[in-house]
Amino acid sequence: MATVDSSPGGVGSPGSVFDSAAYHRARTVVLAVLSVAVIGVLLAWPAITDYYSYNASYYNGIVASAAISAILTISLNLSMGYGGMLSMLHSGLQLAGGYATGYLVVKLSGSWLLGIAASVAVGTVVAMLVLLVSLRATYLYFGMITLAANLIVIEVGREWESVTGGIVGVSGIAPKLGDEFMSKQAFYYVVLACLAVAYILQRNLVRSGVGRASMAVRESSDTASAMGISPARAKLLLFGVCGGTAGLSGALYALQLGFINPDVGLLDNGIIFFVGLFLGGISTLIGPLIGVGLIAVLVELIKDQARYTTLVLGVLLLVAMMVIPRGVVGTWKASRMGRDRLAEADDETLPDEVPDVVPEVRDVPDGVAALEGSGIVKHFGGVHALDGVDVRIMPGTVHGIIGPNGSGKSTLVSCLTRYHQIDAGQVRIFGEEAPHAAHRVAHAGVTRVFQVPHLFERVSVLDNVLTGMRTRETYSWFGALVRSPSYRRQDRTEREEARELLAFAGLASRADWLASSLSHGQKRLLEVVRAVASRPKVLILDEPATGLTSDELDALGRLCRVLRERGLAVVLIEHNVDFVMGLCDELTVLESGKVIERGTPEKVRNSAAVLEAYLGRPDLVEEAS
Ligand SMILES: Nc1ncnc2c1ncn2[C@@H]1O[C@H](COP(=O)(O)OP(=O)(O)OP(=O)(O)O)[C@@H](O)[C@H]1O
Repeated sequence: MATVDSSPGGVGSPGSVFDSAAYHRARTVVLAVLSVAVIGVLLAWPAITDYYSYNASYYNGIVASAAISAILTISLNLSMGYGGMLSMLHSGLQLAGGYATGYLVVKLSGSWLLGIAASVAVGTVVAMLVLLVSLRATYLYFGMITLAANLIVIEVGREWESVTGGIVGVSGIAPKLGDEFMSKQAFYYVVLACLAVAYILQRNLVRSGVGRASMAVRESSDTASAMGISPARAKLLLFGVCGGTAGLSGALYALQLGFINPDVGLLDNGIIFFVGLFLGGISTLIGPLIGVGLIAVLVELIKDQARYTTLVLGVLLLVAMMVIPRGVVGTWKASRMGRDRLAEADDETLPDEVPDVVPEVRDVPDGVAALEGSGIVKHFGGVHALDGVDVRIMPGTVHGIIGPNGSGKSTLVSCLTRYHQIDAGQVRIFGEEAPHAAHRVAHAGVTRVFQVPHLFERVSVLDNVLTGMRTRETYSWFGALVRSPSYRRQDRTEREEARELLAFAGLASRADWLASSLSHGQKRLLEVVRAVASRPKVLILDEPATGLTSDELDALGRLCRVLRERGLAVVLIEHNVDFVMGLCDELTVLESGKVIERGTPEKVRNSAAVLEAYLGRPDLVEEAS
């Protein structure tokens, strides 16, 4: 049995400075007690205010307003925090949702429930339309497009008088139960129920493969594509959910105040949600609720000096950004990670048994290449990066692609996996023409690990591996939202498999860490594990050995051998000649975009053309001779 020092930076374990299990238990109990207490107070709030105050409906209204704001902030969190999409459209989406309810309840005399459904639908459609026209926009440009869309929604509200009531807006939007108007108290519970639904949907989405796909796209569209995730689809879905949630908050806003007018959509009114999100903690589940809650308390405390509210909120945001840039919850989570790291930095023993989770490729037609490129030409302006390259990679082999710097190795891989459009030539996967989009190539069984580490740094090690399983997930986005039985079954199996894979690579005790906290070598290994998790038939590793310690190199070599035994084709682009020669069955050698040699390591070692190409790299010449 081999061991791998899995402490960060390869430093030995500092040992446990406190009882980690007891700490975890205590933390769970404290959080559970706190949650129950908060939920209890919220449920009993109308009774409490009724008992202690003559102005109960005012205090109920404050909490209901905060809950409506929290729903909108959850939507903003999904888009900006988990999706990495800067949305300036949220107050516009709230306005659109409010109009839908206003129109249905007042003009069509429909029920408030129908109004809410219409608002969710309108918010979803508007958000999806905006996303469709901005699919290729990067972060800032996306922000500008959503800003423009927000202005358009407001303007449509002002001009489309027959539906929106123009500048005056729609008033008299009151929820009814039967023939009676709903009491403020009953409406309070409706809002609370909606907040619970929004929170649970957010949590379910973020913890599912659907949410992981969005977070993967946030971190890197290229890597997400290598996992078989369509960036366009992932963004569309997430922004659609954001739109629906914002529409819901618009409906509740209109029902609570009884009116809706274009001012609701003004960006000034939307700023408070940004403050709440950053104060509570962006990309955290509970952050939006904490942030909005803190603001509600603050606004109430300074209500006698209401004219300073904007100033106070501005200063609060500034101070929060300087002192706790991750927000209250983000800062707490970061400190928690630090404690976990201290407690769990152990050397790991690699299991001898190969887990069943490591995929096996069966029923492969004899003599057909797993991945084949013929006559591949790729020019970048005047640079002939590839000039008629042929490469055949057979299943059940490790195939090395070597060559001096700039010889075209990474370009070849990008052409084979459709990250680059080729100028001429053909790419086939098991004899069939390769699909033309990178994520479809991954679906066809070819995945890659990039030369520069492309981990999803802001999520856990385990979540990285789970993201690699996206192509295998068969549950729908709706199944994920409501945690259907089939979703839960798959989720459980995936988590077990992911932990087994991590154990096989010596990373089991790091499963719950943020990926960013791993050492360089561990990150490289994790990338390979994540790629293996997608059960590929062809795995392409671009310089995976760079910066690995000898133990980590052994772990990587072991993994490659196991994959070969299980019938996969492993493609290795490497400068570490010892590693390549010891592992590969076959090699293709590139020089200036052309193949100068191919064959067994023995043949390549003795090739005059290879020796010639490597002149100027005496270390490699010596190795090859
Ligand atoms: N996106 C690009 N735009 C312009 N030129 C490029 C681009 N990508 C690669 N090239 C050029 O194509 C040639 C081959 O580059 P490539 O990165 O494929 O080589 P490599 O063999 O992988 O090198 P290394 O071992 O240093 O990673 C180089 O001359 C490089 O400058």
